[in-house]
This record gives sequence, structure tokens and C-alpha cells, in this order.
Amino acid sequence: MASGLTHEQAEALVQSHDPEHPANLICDLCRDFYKLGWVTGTGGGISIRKGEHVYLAPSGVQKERIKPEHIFVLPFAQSSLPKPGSQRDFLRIPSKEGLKESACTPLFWNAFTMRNAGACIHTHSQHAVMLTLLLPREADSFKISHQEMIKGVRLGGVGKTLRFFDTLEVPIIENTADEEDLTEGMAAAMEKFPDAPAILVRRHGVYVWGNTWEQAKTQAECLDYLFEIAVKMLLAKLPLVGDN
Ligand SMILES: CSC[C@@H](O)[C@@H](O)C(=O)COP(=O)(O)O
Ligand SMILES: [Zn+2]
Repeated sequence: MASGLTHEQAEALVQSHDPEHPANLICDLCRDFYKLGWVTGTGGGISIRKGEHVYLAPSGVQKERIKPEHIFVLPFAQSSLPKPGSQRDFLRIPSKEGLKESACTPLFWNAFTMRNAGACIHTHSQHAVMLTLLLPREADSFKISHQEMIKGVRLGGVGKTLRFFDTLEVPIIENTADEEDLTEGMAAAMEKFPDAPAILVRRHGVYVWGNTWEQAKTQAECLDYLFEIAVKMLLAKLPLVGDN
């Protein structure tokens, strides 16, 4: 293997009895996310960075049925965004024929490099998608205030938690034909909105990150709740910002 690891060393990267090991967690969390409708039909997923290792699910597979032996591992030490395919310097590639790393890899990498995130979740939640359809076509962000669940979201996804009287703003970017082509748009939105904890992708879903997998998960839950209630508020013609 290009990484210089022996086969045994590479396999040891994904083999652990610890349920909190990233390779076990990705499988476990994807099963939970599937039940929420976040990763059905192979879409969506989660990547975890632990120290210098980034753990990734395979592309185009039933995410709720992934096993630890299907997990890819990349070194985070690669300073620039890893290029697709062979140019990526994997520490571990699954032996199962035909598996390729998630197409979301460069988007997860945005969260790791630009926010120093420890995990990034991508969902195809219908709450996120409906919200992007109900907001005006020209809107480049979603804003909401005066909701208790805003307090579960962190500044920039990794900073201090927001307060009840803060307005949460999540940028919206346009979808592209291929997942990888969202990479630059996501990075540009993260630069323009440094306080945003997530990026909505119109007609597609959302990317949410956090310092740890626990924080990424709870923030994804708070945001999904806020997207859902915002959809209901818009349908009820209630304003999203303010307490009238
Ligand atoms: C229903 S297919 C959706 C995918 O193309 C994509 O949007 C996605 O989120 C998952 O990409 P994947 O490469 O399977 O991890
Ligand atoms: Zn997707």
C-alpha cells in the first residue's frame, strides 16, 4: 500500500471492539440516520476525523448496512484537498471489490480544514430540502430566531453555543450534477458566512459539522428540527425571524 503500512497495520485501523471507534461509529450512526430518513437510498453519510486519520464510508452503497471492513482511511496530514481516485493517498482501502470512497469526501474535507471539525454529517433530510424549496429562489441563506433549539447550535459549528435571542443563519448553495462539484461552492459559502454551523444545498440536503461526532450529531438534530418547524411556519405564513 502506498502509505507504507503493512496489511496488518492498515486493517488494524478499522478493527476494534470499542463501540466508540470511528469505524464502528460510522456504521452505527448511519443505521440511526437511516431511520430518520437522512441517509436513505445510499445518499448522505458521515465522516469522522480522529487525530490524523479521516474515516470515510464507501460511495453508492446502502449506508445503513456498512460494516467496519468497508471503511476507507485517509491521512489528514494531506494539506490540500485530496483529489479523486488514485491520487488520494489512502492509509486503508477495503478489500471488497468495486468500493470507492464517498463522493462527499472533499466536502467533508472542507469542514475538517476550514473549521477544524472532528466530524461532518451529510443528510438528504426532506426537512432541509423542503425548506430550500419554500424559501425565495434568490435567497442565499435561511434565517430563524426565537426558537429554543437554536441554543443547541454552535457559532461556526465549533464555537460557543448560540443564545435564544440570536438569529441563526445557514447559507444555501445551488446543487450540482455531481456531489464533488459542490466543493468550491461550499467553501465559498463557509468563507462568506463564518458563523454558519452548516450549509444547505438546494434540492439536495445539508452538510453539518462539529468539534466531535457527538456535537455534529446533536447540531444536525437541532438544525433538522429547525428546518422542519421552519417549513411548517412558512406553510402557515408565520415569520421565521422575530417573536410576533
Ligand atoms: C441517491 S444518490 C446521492 C449521492 O449521489 C450523493 O448525493 C450522496 O450524498 C452520497 O454520496 P456517496 O458517494 O454515496 O457517499
Ligand atoms: Zn448528497
